[in-house]
Amino acid sequence: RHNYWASKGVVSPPALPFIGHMKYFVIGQRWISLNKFYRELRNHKFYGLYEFFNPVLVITDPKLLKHILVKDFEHFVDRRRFGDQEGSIMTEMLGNKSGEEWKDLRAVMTPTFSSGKMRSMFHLICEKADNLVSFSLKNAVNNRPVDMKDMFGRFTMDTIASCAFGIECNSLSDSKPVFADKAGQFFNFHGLKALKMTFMIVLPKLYNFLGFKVDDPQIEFFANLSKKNIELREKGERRGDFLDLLLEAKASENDIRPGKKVFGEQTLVAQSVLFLVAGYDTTASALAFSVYNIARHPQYQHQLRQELQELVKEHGSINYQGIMEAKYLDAVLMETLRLYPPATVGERMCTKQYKIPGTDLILNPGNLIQFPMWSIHHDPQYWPEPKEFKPDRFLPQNRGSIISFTHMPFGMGPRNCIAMRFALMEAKVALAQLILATELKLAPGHEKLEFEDSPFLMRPKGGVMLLLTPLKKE
Ligand code: HEM
Repeated sequence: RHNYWASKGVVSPPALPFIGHMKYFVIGQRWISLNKFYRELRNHKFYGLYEFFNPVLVITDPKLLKHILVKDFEHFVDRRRFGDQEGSIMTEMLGNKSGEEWKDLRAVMTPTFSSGKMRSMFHLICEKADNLVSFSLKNAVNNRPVDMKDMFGRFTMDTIASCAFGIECNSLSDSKPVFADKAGQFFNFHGLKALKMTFMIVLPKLYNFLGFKVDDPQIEFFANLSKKNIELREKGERRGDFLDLLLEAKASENDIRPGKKVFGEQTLVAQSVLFLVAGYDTTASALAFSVYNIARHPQYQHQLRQELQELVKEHGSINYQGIMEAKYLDAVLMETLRLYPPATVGERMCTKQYKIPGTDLILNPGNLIQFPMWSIHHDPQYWPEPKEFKPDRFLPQNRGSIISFTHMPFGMGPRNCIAMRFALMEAKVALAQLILATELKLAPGHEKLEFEDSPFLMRPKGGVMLLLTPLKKE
């Protein structure tokens, strides 16, 4: 039954009996295993793989990706659906919705992430970034190495708790708040849990048939917390955060999608939980990778600090406009996300029959498409010296030579990361405050960056250990 691709004339690497190419899903770092195929089949615009007997088409050609992700998006609206269990929080999350339901919810939620709305949340993030700097420096006394992945995890946790749940989590302290503890348990994707999640994603029907629950106990904890805070907001409390904005979205659903009931009983709660699930670890890893790069390259660290000091001189402090104007800060983050995209593989599902342009290959509804972002980001034909950290590639004067659809850390097209603006603002504020306050150096013995084995997210293994030296305020 591994003849599907051969019968369509699509090249496919040898598959193992029964499991197909699943070995690469379960063992090691999936992006490295997938890169082996990418390199071997570099003359092909796409190739076929199998998850057990389920065919997956891997698209590597940027021009073709532009068709699939943008021009012909109507044929590829969905991702694979998992966690689809009646009454579950997971089912109600935007990332898991399909077809018209997804379109309606995305349309109603999109204004929540406008630049105006981001500006209104800026002060909440600045507060958390100040705590990040103080707590990191407190941990760095006596030249003690500090695990910056841990620090950024606490920062993104506090930010999301504040912005999406309306609570003060205070994980940037020596205590271990319940919220942080539950999130820690939820994000522990190792051993049996990783296997269970892979099972849920790859064989969702069997998973449900065997009676496994899709909502972890931690998800239920977050959902209950969110429900309580929504009740308070409905009584009139306001903080200018996502909860307020989602309530506004709910109130205006009829203006944006006339005659449609987009928000059900659990929709709002589910999006708060989704923001935690999608935004906590991705942003913390992106930040940890960024400081690793900056610490490793003192010349770039110096250049970045100079840019930020000039912005402070001009604007009086780190404000929204300054952060948005900081070109070098943006370049550092973009180059980090090229080298280490937290989400390494993207996915779409064919929803309407589609003929791949320039070929006779017909895709049918239900066929899965994947785009190997990590491999494309490391391809020397698009990125000379792909392993090198060179932020200048992303400076305005050099951006023109970047080929479209070869840099996609937030995905692409109408189904890209809805929170990209928020994530970038959050990461930029944290980096800016840190660079202005401390000199960063790699801790001796921690010069090499390693990665956790993972089928899902790219995360630094053993953290990112740095030495922090406080800088005198000018
Ligand atoms: C550096 C941080 C982040 C990275 C690298 C990242 C990356 C991604 C990627 C690659 C996707 C899939 C896009 C596609 O299929 O084309 C995605 C989707 C999504 N992300 Fe993010 N993300 C980040 C932070 C966040 C944050 C902070 C939130 C929430 C506050 C968030 C919420 C979402 C949601 C809701 C979706 C699903 C969108 C949909 O299906 O319509 N992400 N993200």
